[in-house]
Amino acid sequence: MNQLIEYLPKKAFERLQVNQNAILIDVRCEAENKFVGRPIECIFIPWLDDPDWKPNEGKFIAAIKRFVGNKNNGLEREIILICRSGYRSNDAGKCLIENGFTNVAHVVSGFEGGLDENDQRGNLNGWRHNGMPWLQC
Ligand SMILES: O=S(=O)([O-])[S-]
Repeated sequence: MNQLIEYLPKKAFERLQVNQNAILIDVRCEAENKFVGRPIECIFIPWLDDPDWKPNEGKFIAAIKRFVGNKNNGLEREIILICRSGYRSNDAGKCLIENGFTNVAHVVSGFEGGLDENDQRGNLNGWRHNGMPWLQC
């Protein structure tokens, strides 16, 4: 079985430049995507969200397949997942691989990065901290 690939933000961004067919999927909830900010040109498909906050694997896979297509070449498309700090994207990535996707990576430090000694994110690592392009509304 394929393995989930781990990228630091810079490497993930490089992959998106090199492979124009690769897609970056933000798996955070809608509020994070809207109000915290998001990487440019990402697709938003939450792994879990309001109101139940439980992963719905069937719904998640179906949403991804709507973007990449149901055929074999869709399953082979390069997919990079990002969440807040790498836990949800890890779970979502494993789910994709278990469902036949063959080229799946996730951003290990996520969009906001890990908690620092003051229990704050954004100071250690992550997409935003590492200077990758992002937007906020
Ligand atoms: O998005 S998360 O890794 O902080 S659960």
